[in-house]
Amino acid sequence: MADYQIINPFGGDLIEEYDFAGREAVDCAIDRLVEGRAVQAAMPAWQRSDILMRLSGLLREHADHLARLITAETGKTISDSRVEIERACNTALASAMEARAITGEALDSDAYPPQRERIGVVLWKPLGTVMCITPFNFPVNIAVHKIGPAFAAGNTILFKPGPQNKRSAEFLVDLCYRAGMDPGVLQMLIPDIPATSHAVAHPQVHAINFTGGTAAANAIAAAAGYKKLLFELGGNDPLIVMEDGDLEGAVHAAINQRFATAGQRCTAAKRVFVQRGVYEAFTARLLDATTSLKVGDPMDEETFVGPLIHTAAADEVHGRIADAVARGARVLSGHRREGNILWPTVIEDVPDDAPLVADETFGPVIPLRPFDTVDELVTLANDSPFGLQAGVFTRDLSLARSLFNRLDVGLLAVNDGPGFRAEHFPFGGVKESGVGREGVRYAIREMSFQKTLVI
Ligand SMILES: NC(=O)C1=CN([C@@H]2O[C@H](COP(=O)(O)OP(=O)(O)OC[C@H]3O[C@@H](n4cnc5c(N)ncnc54)[C@H](O)[C@@H]3O)[C@@H](O)[C@H]2O)C=CC1
Ligand SMILES: O=C(O)CS(=O)(=O)O
Repeated sequence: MADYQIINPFGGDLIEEYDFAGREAVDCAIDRLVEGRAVQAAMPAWQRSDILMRLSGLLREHADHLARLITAETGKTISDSRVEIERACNTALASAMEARAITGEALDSDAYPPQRERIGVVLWKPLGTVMCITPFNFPVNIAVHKIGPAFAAGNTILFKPGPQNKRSAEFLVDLCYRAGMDPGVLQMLIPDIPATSHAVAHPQVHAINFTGGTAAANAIAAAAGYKKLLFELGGNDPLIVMEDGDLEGAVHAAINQRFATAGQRCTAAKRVFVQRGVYEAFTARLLDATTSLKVGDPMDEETFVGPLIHTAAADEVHGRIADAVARGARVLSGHRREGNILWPTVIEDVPDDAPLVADETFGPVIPLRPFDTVDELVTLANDSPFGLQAGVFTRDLSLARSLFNRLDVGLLAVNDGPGFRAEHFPFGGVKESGVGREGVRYAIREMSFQKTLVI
């Protein structure tokens, strides 16, 4: 039996089975990437930019095929997969634009005595070889968020997709080659865990650009030792509805940022805090919107909620809802399962220490939590090991600024949900949500170092 079987999460059919790459394959790929540094060193920025621009065009040209690959391997609805590819086109375009704009700075030494009539010219230079490790949930756009900036910065890239995503990853890499990336500059492998750790620890790998969960991040950090780590990890992101907030907008954000992608986003609205004065009105509107969502076949253009990635994931989320109910919570809608499909669920009275809300729950479930005062809200929202993004619906800008200062997150979206994402905005969290920032310009800097010439 092969090492890994790609199973369609909806139909359960076998898509492909394959053996993981071993240490020898890892060493061979890294040797090619060491040689490929000469290709990058000889390539001017405008050529890298043109290649990334061509990649954006090729992603758009093959959007339908890529979307279908994503849906078949992850169960993400075809409409969500199409949105992902549109975003990936923009991520590649932003990488192309930024590739031409990697500017440094010039410094004059006369800022402090003794004057020395010297000028410092500070430039950004590539780290060398970057290993990019990606999760299952946005297999193309998150990969382009790593490959694009790493390439723009002048690095060579070892790309390690999730084992589920072999086909979409292979197609993406083929588009990168067709756009003009040299195989000595980009190599893709899916090693087993020991061989992955071998790659992470390899002295010719200068940085690990990882998106995924805490457990994997801890293993990578242990194996990597002394090298640059860029970690985009989990979240338990709050969506906050104030009494003066736009309830329709808040419902729209809750639906689209918790039930879309079957809730499998690190920035999903995993906890919904509603000020008591509008709790009933908001809940009524949310339930109306939830019960009208189409659930089922992810290949159906009308489906809004498809299956989770695999049976274990569905077991975990379904089990956490049952646990919350056993602790006294009340299901207002959903809590129904067929195979890997969980119906969108709205639940209230969940104890604050229940795993459903205390841990990151990767599924289509909205736990509602009323609150009275802002101080109570801040305490509740910050009571998490994670700190990725937050969203607040309010018309009070002074309150928004206060929450921006008091919430332990990397981004606060006002009159939007925590799932707000713009490809060129800085992205990343605090606490256990990660280290460093993605977002194209910021990722370029994370995968570069500043080199100073004094003349
Ligand atoms: N902050 C962000 O941008 C995002 C964070 N995530 C987080 O990722 C998790 C869900 O995605 P999954 O793919 O299930 O995450 P995961 O952590 O299981 O896997 C992510 C990647 O790491 C690899 N991996 C797993 N164990 C490893 C190890 N010991 N050493 C090296 N690589 C290893 C996997 O093969 C995969 O390529 C959730 O925790 C979610 O919050 C997911 C998407 C975006
Ligand atoms: O929207 C995205 O960029 C994916 S995630 O929200 O970071 O999981």
